[in-house]
Amino acid sequence: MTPVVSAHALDLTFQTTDGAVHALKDVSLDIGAGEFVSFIGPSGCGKTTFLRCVAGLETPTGGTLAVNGMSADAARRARAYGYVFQAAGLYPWRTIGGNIRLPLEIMGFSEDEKARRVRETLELVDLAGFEKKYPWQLSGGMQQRASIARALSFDAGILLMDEPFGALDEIVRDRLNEELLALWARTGKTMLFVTHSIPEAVYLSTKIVVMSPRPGRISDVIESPLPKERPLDIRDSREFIEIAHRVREGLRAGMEAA
Ligand SMILES: Nc1ncnc2c1ncn2[C@@H]1O[C@H](COP(=O)(O)OP(=O)(O)OP(=O)(O)O)[C@@H](O)[C@H]1O
Repeated sequence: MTPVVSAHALDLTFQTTDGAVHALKDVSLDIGAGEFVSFIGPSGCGKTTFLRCVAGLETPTGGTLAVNGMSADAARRARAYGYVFQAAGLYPWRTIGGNIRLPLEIMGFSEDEKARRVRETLELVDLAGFEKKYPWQLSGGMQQRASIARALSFDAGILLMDEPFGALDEIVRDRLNEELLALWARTGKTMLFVTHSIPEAVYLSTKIVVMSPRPGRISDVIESPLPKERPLDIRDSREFIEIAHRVREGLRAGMEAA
């Protein structure tokens, strides 16, 4: 089966006034349909840059990249992905429903279709009944769920998530992690998820990509042996702790090599 994302020897150097920044070096990675892939690594190792390449928002300076079997730019134009950022980024003057409707308006969906999709995605993220509220009337966790609903509303197969829960407290984050796994199981989307948290990466992923900085590259790719069904207390299991340990080792090795 063609991978959803296929990167081969990807390189990206930014030219800045302070000189060249080698943000990605020799990044090769295949991501299959329905995988949940986390990217973890210290600040500046190129996690966001890689996501932006997949999104067709940055142009690599070397290597090849295919998304859904086409160029990242063509995939972007075909609306292959939804993008969720660290800050929920909801428009304060629009209701929650209005925010979710925005991409659907841009894409020219019919009134009925817009209403149906807003209703369905709100249900999917457990926000039914909040359509008419404004972002400020929701907690941080709920705002982030609304932002996920917006990214899901046009039913793209890929969800790119850049530290979506980074700004939330641990209890809220735990709950959203559980909900995200349930949502992933229900929708079968391919997830690319950036995080700084080892437990979050291990809990969520089928594959963990450990990155290291200067230049940004992959130092380890871990295929998770954990079952798809993951109660939160799986974090106390031996397998979980072993994977977390391997991630930590990968991060350390990457820092030492830099
Ligand atoms: N548009 C740009 N122009 C110049 N340099 C850039 C640009 N975007 C990113 N960089 C640099 O590329 C490197 C990788 O940045 P990137 O944001 O991808 O890292 P990151 O791993 O996502 O970091 P963080 O965890 O802090 O978000 C950094 O050194 C950054 O300063």
